[in-house]
Formats: sequence, C-alpha cells, structure tokens
Amino acid sequence: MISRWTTAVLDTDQPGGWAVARSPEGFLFDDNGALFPREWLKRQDLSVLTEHGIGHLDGEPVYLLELRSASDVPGCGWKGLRAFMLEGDHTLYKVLGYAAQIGTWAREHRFCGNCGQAMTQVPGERAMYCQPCDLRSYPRISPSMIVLVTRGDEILLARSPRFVTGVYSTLAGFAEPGESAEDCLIREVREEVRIEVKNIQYLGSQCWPFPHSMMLGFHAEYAGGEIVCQEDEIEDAQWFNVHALPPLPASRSIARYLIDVYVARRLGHAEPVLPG
Ligand SMILES: NC(=O)C1=CN([C@@H]2O[C@H](COP(=O)(O)OP(=O)(O)OC[C@H]3O[C@@H](n4cnc5c(N)ncnc54)[C@H](O)[C@@H]3O)[C@@H](O)[C@H]2O)C=CC1
Ligand SMILES: [Mg+2]
Ligand SMILES: [Zn+2]
Repeated sequence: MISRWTTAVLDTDQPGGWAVARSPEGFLFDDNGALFPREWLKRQDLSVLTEHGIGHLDGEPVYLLELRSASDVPGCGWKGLRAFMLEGDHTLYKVLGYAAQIGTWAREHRFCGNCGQAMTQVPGERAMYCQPCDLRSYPRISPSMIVLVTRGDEILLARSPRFVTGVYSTLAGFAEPGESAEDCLIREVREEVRIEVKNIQYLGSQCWPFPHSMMLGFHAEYAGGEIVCQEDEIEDAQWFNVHALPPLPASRSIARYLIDVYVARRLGHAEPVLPG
C-alpha cells in the first residue's frame, strides 16, 4: 500500500501548500479537519514562533506553524493530539503526531544547550545549529519498553494514578543510559510490580508522540515473585484471566495490541495488526 503521508524537510521560503497550526492548547481545527491552506493560515492573527516544512500528504507539501500561544480564529477551535488519535482519521493523526514532535523539539531547542546562543534551522536537514559551537541538535526520541507479562491464561496489568478510572494496561518505562532494551524491561517490571520475567520476545514498535516516545513492544513470561506495587507510580496491579479483562487502553495503542495478540493466540482467534 502506498503511504499517503511521507515526511520531508521542505524549504519554508517556497509559497503554497497546506499548513497545520499548533499552540500549547493543541492544533487548530475546523469542520474540514486540521489542515488549512498555508497562505490563508499565515494571514490569520497568529503568534508564530517557528515554521517548518514537514512532509507531503497525497503529494502536497505540508508545513507546521508552531505558535507561542493560541488565539481566536473565526470558525475554528483548538484540540489536543490525543483527541485526534482517538478519532477516525489515522493519516491525519500521523501528520499531527509528527508535527507535534517537530514542534516540541523546535520549541525546546531555540537556544544552544552548550553556550546559550540562539540556534538556527539547518536548510535541508531536520536539525538546529549553533554556529559558535558547531553543534547540531536533532529531534529527540525517547526509547520506551512496553511489555505484556503472562502466566498461562493470566496476564499482568497495572493502573497508574494518571489513567482513566478503571483502565488497566501493560507495564512500560523509559530506557536509561547504559541499558539494553531487555535490561530496561527487566528493571521496569521489577521496579513497578517486583515480578521477575523470562523468555522475552520482541513483537513490534510504535511511535508515541506524547511527547516523543518510541515504544518497543514485548511479550514476557512470568518467572517468579509476588506483586508489590511501586509507590506513587502504580496504583494497582493484578493478574487478569483472558476471559475476564478489565477496561483496556485505546485500540490504537501498542499496549492494547500486545494484549489483543496474546488473547487472540490463547483463544485461537485471528491476530490483530499493529497500527503504525
Ligand atoms: N502507546 C502505549 O500503548 C503506551 C505508551 N506509554 C508511554 O510509555 C512511556 C513510558 O511510560 P511511563 O510508565 O510513563 O515511564 P516510566 O515508568 O519510566 O516512569 C515515568 C518517569 O520516568 C521519568 N521520565 C520521563 N521522561 C523520561 C525520558 N524521556 N527518559 C527517561 N525518563 C523519563 C520521569 O521521572 C517520569 O516520572 C510514556 O511516554 C508513556 O506515555 C505507556 C503505556 C502505554
Ligand atoms: Mg512506567
Ligand atoms: Zn552553542
């Protein structure tokens, strides 16, 4: 299948194309979605921090206007990335997810972390540049492990205090310097629920632009220990039978995919496909 959306570094001096506008309150949207004719958008009263050429949608160039703050645009509103993820249009979510990561990075790399001088966009490359230091900063991606731990017909799910009421999910955590993916997974499961795992198997990955995680998804089997929840991080964790599962994470998430794959295998059903 040909992808409708491809990323690219486009020259912002070129006119035309589509644009999305992103403020701390989310993306600008109207009844037609979140893509606007770029020249029209630039005529609105927006407080633009930076502009980036981010890719092509159905062959048309797409730009991002990263704004200092949200402002009133007649007939439009502002909506967070999560809401776009939960709605139907997966391609639009991919465009906005990428835009959000570029916007966050550009906003947080306006000044050199080494000398404090203003950085500039490198033409033709997704990089910010400090001339005095000859330092380039690239978009930040944070590798995170996510794992479904199982014990026969039972799966280990946990609740963070940040989750929607009642929802249980797989365990996850960020890689630390010096760790392999497997080291991280073993440490996270140990820290969060004090369980030991074996037979770690990689299943797939997913970009998680909240704000810049790269989720690496695994299955692991229970090897020992009793559940002890990590204070503050884990509100509750339990073994759930595959026939009696609690409310689960959004169907587009890799957490849900890991659960659905295991349940499908256990019950002899067709396996789901991981959304990109
Ligand atoms: N797509 C999915 O299905 C799911 C995605 N996630 C994502 O996985 C990521 C990790 O999950 P958590 O349980 O929150 O992580 P975690 O278990 O490592 O704990 C979060 C803590 O890690 C530290 N931290 C924050 N950002 C970091 C970074 N970039 N690098 C290293 N440490 C950092 C902070 O102290 C924070 O309180 C998050 O982005 C979360 O949104 C989590 C569950 C499901
Ligand atoms: Mg965690
Ligand atoms: Zn510098």
